[in-house]
Amino acid sequence: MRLFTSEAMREADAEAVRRGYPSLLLMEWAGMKAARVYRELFGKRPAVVLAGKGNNGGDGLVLARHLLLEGVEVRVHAAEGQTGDALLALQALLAHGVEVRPLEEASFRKGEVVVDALFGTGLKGPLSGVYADLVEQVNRIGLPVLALDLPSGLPYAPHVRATATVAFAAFKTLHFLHREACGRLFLAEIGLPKDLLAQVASQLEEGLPLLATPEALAPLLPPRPLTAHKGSVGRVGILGGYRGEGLRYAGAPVLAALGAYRMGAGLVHLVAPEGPLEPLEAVFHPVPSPTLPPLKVEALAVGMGGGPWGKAWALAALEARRPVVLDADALHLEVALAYREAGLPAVLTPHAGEAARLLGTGPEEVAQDPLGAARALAERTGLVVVLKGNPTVVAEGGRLSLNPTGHPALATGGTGDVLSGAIAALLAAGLPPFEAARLGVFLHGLAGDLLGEEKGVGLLAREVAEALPRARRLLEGGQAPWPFSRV
Ligand SMILES: NC(=O)C1=CN([C@@H]2O[C@H](COP(=O)(O)OP(=O)(O)OC[C@H]3O[C@@H](n4cnc5c(N)ncnc54)[C@H](O)[C@@H]3O)[C@@H](O)[C@H]2O)[C@@H](O)CC1
Ligand SMILES: [K+]
Repeated sequence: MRLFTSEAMREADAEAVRRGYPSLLLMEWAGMKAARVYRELFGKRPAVVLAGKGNNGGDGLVLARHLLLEGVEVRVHAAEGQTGDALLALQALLAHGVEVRPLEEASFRKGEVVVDALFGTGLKGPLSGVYADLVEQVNRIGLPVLALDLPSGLPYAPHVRATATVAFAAFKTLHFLHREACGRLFLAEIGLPKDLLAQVASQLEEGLPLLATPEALAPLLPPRPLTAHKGSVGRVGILGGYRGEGLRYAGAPVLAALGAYRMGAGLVHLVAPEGPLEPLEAVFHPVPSPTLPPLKVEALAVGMGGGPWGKAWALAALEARRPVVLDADALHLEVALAYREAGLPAVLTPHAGEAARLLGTGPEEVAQDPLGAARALAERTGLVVVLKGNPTVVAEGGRLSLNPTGHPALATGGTGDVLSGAIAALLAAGLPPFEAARLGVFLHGLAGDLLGEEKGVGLLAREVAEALPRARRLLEGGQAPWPFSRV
C-alpha cells in the first residue's frame, strides 16, 4: 500500500476533477463516512464540531449534517470565509436550521465528543493565534476527539492529539509518522474512480513510501517444505563481542543468535571472544580477536557488542562474501562503502544516533525527518537501511517503507541485536535485502506488540526473540492485525 503526501493527494483530487468527477461528491462521502465512524465509536454522544474554512472544515460540516439526521445533538463552531464546496456544505447545514457559531466562541461540555475539522492536507506552517489556542484547549480538556483526515496542526506543534482519525481516500505518510497523534486509524473510501490513486501513485512512484501491510509481507515468508533440514533453510554466522579494556556487551551476539534461530535459521554459528553463559543451540567458535573462521553460512550479522572491534569484525566478515546485516559497532561509513565496492548485499540497522553519525548530522534532524534520513543514507551507501525508531523506516535507493508494528515496550537493551539476527536469518533463507529487512522489522515489531499487550513494559530482549515464531504464525495464518480499519 502506498502512503500519499499532501501534494500527491491534491494531485489525485485534481485528476478526479479533470476527469469530470464532481468534487462535492468526494466531500459528501468523506463527511458521511466520518459520521459513520463517529457513530461506531461514540454512539449518540453529543458532538461539538470545529470546522476550518477549507475543505477539511467542509468535511466537518457535512459530518454535522449527517449526525444531526441520525438524531445526534450537534454544536458547530466554524471559521469564516468558506468558498467552493465548503460553502455549499455550510449552506446545506444552515438549511437544516443549525446555528453555526464563530470558532472564537468555542466551548466544551462534559460528555461531548470533539470533531476536529480545522485543517487537513492544506495546512501550511505551524498553527498560531486562535487556532493554536483552540488546539491546546482541546488537548487539555480531555474529551474524546475524532480527527477528520489528519489531526489538525500536523506535522508541527501544537497539533491535535486525537482518539481516532479517519483518513480520506488514502493514508498520508503523516499518519504513520505521527501514530501517537492519530489514535485509532480508519481509512475511508470516498468514491474516487477506482484506478485513480494507482495512476497518481505510479506517476510519482519514486516519492511515495510503502506501508508494510500483512497482505504485502505474508507472501515473502520463506517456505518450510517437509523435506527441510538444518542445512537447507538458511545458516547464519554471528560475528561480534569484544574482549579488552572498557565495557563488554557479551550478551549482544548471543541475543542476535537467538533472533536468528527464532526467525527460522537452520543453524547459527556464533563467532565471539567469549562463550554464552548458558547452553545455547549455536555452534560456538571462540576467537581471540576479530577474525573469520571457515564457516558454512548463507548470511551474517556483524557488530553486536563489538565495541572497539566493530570495524575489524565488519572487515573480517567481508571475506565471507555473503549477504550481511551490519549493526551497532560495525556501522561506519568506510565499512558500508567497502561492502558497496565489493558488490555485497548488506543491511545497515542504525538507530537515530548512529544514522546521524553516518550522515554527519544531529539525531534531532534524523528524528524530525526519518524518511529523508533513511533515503539519504541508502543513497549514500548504496545499501539497504533500516532506520530504527517509531516508525522504523526501511530504505533502498529511492524506495521507502514504513513499518506499522512495534510497541514502546521494545525500548529496552538487546532488542536491536535480536532484530539483526532475525533479518540475517531471512537473508540466509534467500530473501533479497529490502524484503528481508521489511519482513524482519514487521515480525519483530509484531512480537513486541503481542508481548507489550500481554505483559506491559519490562520485557527482556530474549522474550522478544521467543515471541517471533508466534508473530510469524499469525502472519502465515492471515491473522496479523492490520494497523487500521476500513470504512
Ligand atoms: N481527495 C481529496 O483530497 C479530498 C479532500 N478533502 C478534504 O480536503 C482537505 C484539504 O482541503 P484544503 O486544501 O482546502 O485544505 P485545509 O482544509 O486543510 O486547509 C486550508 C485552509 O487553511 C488555511 N491555512 C493553511 N495553513 C494555515 C495556517 N498555518 N494557519 C492558518 N490557516 C492556514 C488555508 O489558507 C486554507 O484556507 C483534506 O484534508 C480533506 O479533509 C475532502 O473534502 C474530500 C476529498
Ligand atoms: K482535521
